[in-house]
Amino acid sequence: MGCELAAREVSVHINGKPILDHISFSVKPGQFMGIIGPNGAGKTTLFRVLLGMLDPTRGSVSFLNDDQQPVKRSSVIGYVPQSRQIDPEIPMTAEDFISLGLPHRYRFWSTSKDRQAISEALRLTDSFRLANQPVGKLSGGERQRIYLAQALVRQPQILLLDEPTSNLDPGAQEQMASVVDRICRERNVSVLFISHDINLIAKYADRILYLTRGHYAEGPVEEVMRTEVLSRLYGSPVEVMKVDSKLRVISTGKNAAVPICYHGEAQ
Ligand SMILES: Nc1ncnc2c1ncn2[C@@H]1O[C@H](COP(=O)(O)OP(=O)(O)OP(=O)(O)O)[C@@H](O)[C@H]1O
Repeated sequence: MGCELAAREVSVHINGKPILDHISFSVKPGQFMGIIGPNGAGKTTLFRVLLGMLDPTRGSVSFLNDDQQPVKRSSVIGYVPQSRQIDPEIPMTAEDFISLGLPHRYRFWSTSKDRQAISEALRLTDSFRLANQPVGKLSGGERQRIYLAQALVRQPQILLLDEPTSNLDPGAQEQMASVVDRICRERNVSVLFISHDINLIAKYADRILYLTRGHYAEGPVEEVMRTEVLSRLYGSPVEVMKVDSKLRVISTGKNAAVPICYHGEAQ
């Protein structure tokens, strides 16, 4: 069982300004789509459309089951928002925090199904040892795994993650991405993962959606991450290079001094 997400010709204008321009792509069950692009490219805006928080100016988004029949968005999506702090003094364990993701309150009428869902979310995120710890005292990487677990208790078939690795050290970034990758493959979940780190994305994603100024390129990593494709997308000369087996995208035009995306290391 899985769910396909299909976006067709999605455009968004905010205050008359085009933010997304005729974007079409699909993510099939068990596929990992990396979404990348510079600040202000429209990545979060795209997520707001997919989540139903923002109506596209044009185009549509559909969620299709294995028989290609439309299903209700709210029954299939899990969402991990951009990293947020949690009050260090909040009197709540990580497990309580995860239970907030259930469709109803957990404490007073928890069923064995609820407990099973929480236990499975803890397992999938390698978080059993965190379950009874105060959630506000967790490290950034541990907190992100608990946010992911909270999204997983509803057993989503589509998982949207908005920069889940920002502010994490390279080891924690790698761990987060590999946990998401395992969920994607093991549970046949369709994953959309926003990141600024092209090399993290290149390692795990089957496909990339590269956004800039509302325009996009979409396809397998090796097809999108090419000099001709990105130069066309940016509308100026850009070079895609591999240095020590790491991808780097360098602007070689007039704005050569401006970094155009991150590579998992200081610019
Ligand atoms: N509610 C809004 N009102 C006005 N402008 C908006 C609104 N939401 C988004 N925008 C504009 O849309 C553009 C895209 O923003 P968005 O947050 O989607 O970019 P992003 O790719 O997620 O950026 P970042 O990598 O910095 O998170 C930006 O120029 C932003 O200022």
